[in-house]
Amino acid sequence: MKPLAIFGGTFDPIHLGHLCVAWEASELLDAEVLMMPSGIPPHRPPPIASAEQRVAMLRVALRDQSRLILDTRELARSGSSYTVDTMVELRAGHGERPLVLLLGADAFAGLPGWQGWRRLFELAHIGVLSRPGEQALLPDELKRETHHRWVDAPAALRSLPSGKLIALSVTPMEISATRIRELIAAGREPRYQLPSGLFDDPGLLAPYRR
Ligand SMILES: Nc1ncnc2c1ncn2[C@@H]1O[C@H](COP(=O)(O)OP(=O)(O)OP(=O)(O)O)[C@@H](O)[C@H]1O
Ligand SMILES: O=C(O)c1ccc[n+]([C@@H]2O[C@H](COP(=O)([O-])O)[C@@H](O)[C@H]2O)c1
Repeated sequence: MKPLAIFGGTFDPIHLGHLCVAWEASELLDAEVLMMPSGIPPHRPPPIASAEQRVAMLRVALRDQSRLILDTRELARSGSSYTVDTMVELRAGHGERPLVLLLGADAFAGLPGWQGWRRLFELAHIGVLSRPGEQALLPDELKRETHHRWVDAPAALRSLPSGKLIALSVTPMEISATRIRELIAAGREPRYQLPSGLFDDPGLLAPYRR
């Protein structure tokens, strides 16, 4: 069965790194990807842009294609946007369909700090997207939980709803939202790190200007 992939993020703002790796994951897995902005992201300061502003940027970024789909369910929930709650909800709505939670390599290394992280493997597969930068060492408890789960080929995810782990080798994109926010606050215009449509409406990047 064709999997459904989920790519969550603060998306403060959505950038070409997110879009490029989500698109390539969609091709590698032959799956649509739900692009899911978190309402109140756990374990980090609140986003600079409001939920409405981040959604407005995502809508512009996701125009003209149909494989990456905006999903705003986490914005409708109160409290921290725990991924495990989202995956329980998605699992309930998708029967035995394979679900693949996409995480950048940095996010994957931090998985043991997440709410109910071991349960995620009962609910979905995990696809780890390569990301340039210093490679964080995987904590021992993550290695213990995952060493038997790795598979090499996307086809191996199709016959099971959850429980496997795959490394998705995507084009290295050395772009981060933190750096983009810094550049905009310094009066710069990081054109080729962001979807060009974000520059068409001066209001979209206004939250980051000083
Ligand atoms: N350039 C990239 N390559 C691969 N994965 C990425 C890249 N940028 C972000 N990600 C992944 O996208 C998800 C959402 O990331 P997030 O919205 O926090 O972006 P970010 O650029 O890391 O932002 P910030 O700098 O604000 O932390 C995470 O799983 C993260 O690892
Ligand atoms: O569920 C958790 O405990 C949890 C802890 C940290 C991050 N997440 C999710 O991981 C995704 C990427 O997070 P971030 O902070 O890198 O944007 C986003 O969807 C967050 O909601 C989830």
